[in-house]
Amino acid sequence: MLVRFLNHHLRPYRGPLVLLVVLQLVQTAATLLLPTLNAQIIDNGVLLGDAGYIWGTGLTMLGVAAVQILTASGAMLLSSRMSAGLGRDLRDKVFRKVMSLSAREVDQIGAPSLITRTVNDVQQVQSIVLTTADVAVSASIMCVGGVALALVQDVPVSTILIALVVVVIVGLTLMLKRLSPFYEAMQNHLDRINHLLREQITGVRVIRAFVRDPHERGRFDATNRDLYGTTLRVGRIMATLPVMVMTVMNVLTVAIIWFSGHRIDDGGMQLGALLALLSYVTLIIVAIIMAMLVFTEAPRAAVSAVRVNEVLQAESSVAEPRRPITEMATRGHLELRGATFGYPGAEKPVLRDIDLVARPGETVAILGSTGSGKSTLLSLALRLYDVTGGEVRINGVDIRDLDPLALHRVVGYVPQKAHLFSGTIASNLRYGKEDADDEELWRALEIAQAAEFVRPLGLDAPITQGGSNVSGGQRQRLAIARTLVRRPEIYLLDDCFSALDLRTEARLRAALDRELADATILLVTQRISTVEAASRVIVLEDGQVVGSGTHAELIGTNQTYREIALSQPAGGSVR
Ligand SMILES: Nc1ncnc2c1ncn2[C@@H]1O[C@H](COP(=O)(O)OP(=O)(O)OP(=O)(O)O)[C@@H](O)[C@H]1O
Repeated sequence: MLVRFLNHHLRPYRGPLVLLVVLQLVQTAATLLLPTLNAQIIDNGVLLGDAGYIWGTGLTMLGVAAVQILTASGAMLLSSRMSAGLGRDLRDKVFRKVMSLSAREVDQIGAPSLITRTVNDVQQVQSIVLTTADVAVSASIMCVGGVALALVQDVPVSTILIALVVVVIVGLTLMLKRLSPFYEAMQNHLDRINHLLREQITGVRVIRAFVRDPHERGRFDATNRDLYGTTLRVGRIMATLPVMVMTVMNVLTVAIIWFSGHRIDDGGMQLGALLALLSYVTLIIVAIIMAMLVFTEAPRAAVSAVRVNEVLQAESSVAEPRRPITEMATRGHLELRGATFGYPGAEKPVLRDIDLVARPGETVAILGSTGSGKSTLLSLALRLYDVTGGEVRINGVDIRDLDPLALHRVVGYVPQKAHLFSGTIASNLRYGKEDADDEELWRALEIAQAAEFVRPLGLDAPITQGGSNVSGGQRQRLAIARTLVRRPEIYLLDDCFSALDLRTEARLRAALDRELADATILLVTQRISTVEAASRVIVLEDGQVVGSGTHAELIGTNQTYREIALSQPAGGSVR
C-alpha cells in the first residue's frame, strides 16, 4: 500500500528521484571504493615499501572522498526538498478534498480525525520519504555493493557474510510485521486524544460550571495512558533490534577473523583483503542499522498512508453536476417538492414529503419544536445534503443540476450557531463579497442592528477564532450582516435572532422588512412573535408539515400551532 501510494504521489518528482538515486549510487560507490584502495595501499604499498604507490593511491583516495562528500550533501538537499514538497502536496490535496466533501462524509470520518490525518499522518508519510531517500537508498546500494566487493576479496569468507545478512533481513521483516497493528492503534489513539482535546477545550466553560474537571481529566488520562501503553509496547519490540544486529555483527567479525586467519596461513588470502572484508562488514552492518530507522518508521507510515488515502478516495455524496446550470430564468424562487431526507444510519427519515414554496417578497417562517427538522430543511436548500426523495428547486432548477457557485450566489445563509473567522470585523463581513466597500459594510451593520456596537470598535477591530471575543448576540448580528453584504436572492435564516433581546429583534426585523422587500426569506424560529407577520408559516412536527398558512389562519385551526402560541408571550411582527 505504502509503495503504491508513494509511487502515485511522487510522480511529479520522478526527475529529482532519478537524480537522487544516481547521487546515492556515486556516493555509495565512493564509500565502498575506499576500503579496496586501502587494501591495495597495504598489500602493494606498505608491505612492498613502494612510497610512490602509497602517494598515488592516497591522492586517489582523497579525490574519491571529495566526490563522496559532495554527492552525499547533494543527495540530502534533494531528498529534503522532495519530502517537503510531497508533504505540501499531500496537505493541499487532503485540504481540498475535505473542503469538497459534504457534511455527511465529514460527520462520518469526524473533524478531529480529519485534522490528525491532514497534519500528523501526512507528516509520517513525509518523514518516511525523507529517511528512505537519505538512508534506505544508499543503505540498499551499500549492502549489495558491499557484498559484491567482499566477494571480489574472498569468496569463501564472503559466504559467511551473506548468510548472516540474510538472517538479519528475515529477522527484521518478521519483527516489522508484528509492529504494524500497534502503529495503527497509535494513530487511532492520537485521533481520540485530538477528539477529546477539541471537546474539552471548546467546552471548558461548561466543564468548570459543572465542576467536571476531575471527570474530564480522567477521560484524558485514560486515552493518554492507552497511547503511552501502545508506544511502550512498540518500544519493547524495537529494543530487541540492536541486540539482534549487534550480536550478528560480533559473530560475523569473529567468524571472518577466524576463517580469514586460516586462509592467510594457507596463503589463499592476503592481509589487506582481511582488513577490507572487516571494513565491508562494518559498512554493511551500519547500512542495515540505518535501514532499520526506515523500517521502524515504515509500518507507521503505511498506516498513515491508508488513512490519508481514505480521505483522498472519499467521494462526496453531494456530487457536482455533470452539466452545471449557471443561468436561471427566475429570481428568488425556492421550492421543495415531496422532499424527504434521512441521516446516514438513522432508522427513519428526519424530513418526510415536505412541500414548500417561497417567492420574492415573501417571508416563509418554519416553526416547530426542537428536533422537528427545521435546520435540516435549510441544509437541504443549501445542498449541504442531498434529498433522499423528492427534490429541491431554486429558480425552477433542481438544486442537484445547479452550478455550486451559482447556488451560493443565489442563496445566503445565517447559521443557528454564528461562526466568525479569526481576522477583523471587516474581514468577516467581506467573507462573501471581498470587494464590498466600507459603506456597504456599514449599511449591512445598520440593518443587522450591529452598527451601534461596532462604531466605537471600528471595522478593523480584531475577531478571534470562532468569534469568541464578542458576545453571542453580537456574533449573531455580525453573522447576519455578513450575509446581508452579499445581497443574495434567498435568505435562509436559522433561528438567528435567538440570542437577541425582543426589542433588538423587533428593530432588526423592521429593518429587514424595509431593506429586503424584494428578497425571499426562509426563517426558522421557535418564537411565535417572530412569525406573526410572516407571509406564511409552515408548522413542522416530527419531520412532517402539519400546518401551513398565516398566523391568523393557523391560530384558529392548527392544534400544534396554537399550543406553541399559547405557551409564549405575544410579540411584534415580521413584515
Ligand atoms: N448530523 C446529524 N446526524 C444525524 N442526525 C442528525 C444530525 N443533525 C440532526 N440530526 C437529527 O435530526 C433531527 C432534526 O434535527 P434538526 O437540527 O433539523 O432539528 P431542529 O428542528 O432544527 O431543532 P432545533 O430547533 O433544536 O435546532 C434531530 O432528531 C437530530 O437528532
